[in-house]
Amino acid sequence: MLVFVGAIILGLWAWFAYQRQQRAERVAHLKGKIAQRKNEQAELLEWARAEAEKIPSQRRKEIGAMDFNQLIAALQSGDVTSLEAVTTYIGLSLAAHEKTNCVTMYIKESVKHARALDGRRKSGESLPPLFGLPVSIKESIGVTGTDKTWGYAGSIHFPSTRDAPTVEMLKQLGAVPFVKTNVPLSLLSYTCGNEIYGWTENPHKKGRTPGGSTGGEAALIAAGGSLLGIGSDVGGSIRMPAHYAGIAGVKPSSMRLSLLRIDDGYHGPKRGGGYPLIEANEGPMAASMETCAEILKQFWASSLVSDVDPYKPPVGWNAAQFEEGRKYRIGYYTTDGWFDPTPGCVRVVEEARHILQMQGHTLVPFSLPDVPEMIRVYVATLTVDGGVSLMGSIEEDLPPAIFLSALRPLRVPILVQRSMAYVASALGYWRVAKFMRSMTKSSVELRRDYASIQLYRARVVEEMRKANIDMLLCPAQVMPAPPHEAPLHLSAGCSYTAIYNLLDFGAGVCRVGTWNAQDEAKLECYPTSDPWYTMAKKFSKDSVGLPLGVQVAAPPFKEEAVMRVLIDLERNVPKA
Ligand SMILES: CCCCCCCC/C=C\CCCCCCCC(=O)NCC(=O)O
Repeated sequence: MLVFVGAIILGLWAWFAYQRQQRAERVAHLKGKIAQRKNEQAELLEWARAEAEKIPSQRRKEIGAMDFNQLIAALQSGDVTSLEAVTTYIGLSLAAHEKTNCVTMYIKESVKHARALDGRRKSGESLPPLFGLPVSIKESIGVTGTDKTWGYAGSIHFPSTRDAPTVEMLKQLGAVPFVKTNVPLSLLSYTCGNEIYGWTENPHKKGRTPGGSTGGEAALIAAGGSLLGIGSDVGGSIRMPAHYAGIAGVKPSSMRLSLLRIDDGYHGPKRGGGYPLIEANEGPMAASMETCAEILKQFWASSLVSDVDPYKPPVGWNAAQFEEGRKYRIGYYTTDGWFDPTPGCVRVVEEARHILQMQGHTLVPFSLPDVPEMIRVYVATLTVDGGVSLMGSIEEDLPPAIFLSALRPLRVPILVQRSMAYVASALGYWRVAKFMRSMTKSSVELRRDYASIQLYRARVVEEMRKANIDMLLCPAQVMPAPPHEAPLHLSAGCSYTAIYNLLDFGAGVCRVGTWNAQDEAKLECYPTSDPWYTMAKKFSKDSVGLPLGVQVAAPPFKEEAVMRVLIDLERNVPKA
């Protein structure tokens, strides 16, 4: 018996020693890949600096001073060549990167691409509508020849062999992808950092996140390094960064714009997406909602979307919905009953309501039903397998320590989490308890939750129809741009955007104002009834001057109406 026990102990010791050895070798391998990538990035930054200097700085200043419409017109007329535009934005993005650490890699091919476009002009060809426009792309989106690591060191040096559908469409429209931008590890967070490329700063305040997961894009655009970016969104990754960085962003419903996760890199089914029913999809980000609308108008002006992704219905641009002067009935709310926003985030919704009423729209109070339960369902169906794949992908890589601590609760056995939920409830932490009941432990539960999403979608659109409401106005987030670590403690703070991923509504965010001294003072009365509110209060302090956005959302195929309302709003708010 003793020999048997000894053999077991020895076997276990050998197994753990082997595991430790394997992990040490993997860590060394990943650290080597990161070091190699950092060198490659440094070389590309030097390349960018040299490229930018090929255009006289005065000429770059002239081109950089043009807004989106002016640059498009100058490119069409030939006053600006594609090469000049791309080179100018290589320079401007470099300056933005030095301020915010927002760029992951430059796309060297963009210079050759711009030259080829200029050659087409000389040949007298007719020019596509976005001829020569430099565009920035979120790192996780496929651009031929570039990595899409999602912040995973294990995914370095698996370059895409083809463009993602939205990139393909941009190129067909004449645009030139020239740079890729930073993301948080795994994309499932609204901060913006990883061990490969580091942490991206909010250009409005160092030490604050630009949001995520399309945070690099938001920082780059807000810092003037790009006129147009493409991001992706499954819980608010276009809209929360737009709010934090004071820019505009649109997440169309998943049926209008593609996100064929092309698994030609490391990811494959192991990592890429896999959130059925709650589809991630791509969308535009820019300094203004008008630019976002112009891009989607070009995407939807023909059958381009369904040509590049047959799974998308051929739904064209709806000019009537977008018509200037069109008035809508808009439901509004300032709390979703799950996470009360901090004062400034409430105030800008009230201000937006007033502005839109002055514009002739009808604003009526509206409450989204049952948000707390639907956020539990959202988390359950987003993580799908109880968080096993998410945890496995992160733990086998080289995550920043704070990501591991954020994931630690998911390591607790689900039955233990659910038992602890009773304790959390008894302490009055009903929201924490709800989260503790979110991880799925079986396909039986998952089916039930998928069914509840379908029933919820029908219920919400029915209630909107009964109230004769076209769309909804609400906060974009619960706080202004917080410190980098905040989102990893407050995943629950994504409820204002995530609910519209669950509903698969089209939704957009534009900047309405900034956090002011009154908001700071009112923060004293913000609740501290559970750890999440206490943290949201702490993370929102000292935010005077930070941008604040609002969100507008509507059922699928009404994205044009959403953008019309957001443009009516954007045109009537005080400029930053
Ligand atoms: C990575 C560690 C975080 C812990 C995750 C806990 C379980 C996740 C539950 C809710 C988090 C939802 C956050 C959503 C943020 C935005 C995600 C997004 O839109 N990503 C874009 C994309 O995937 O393309």
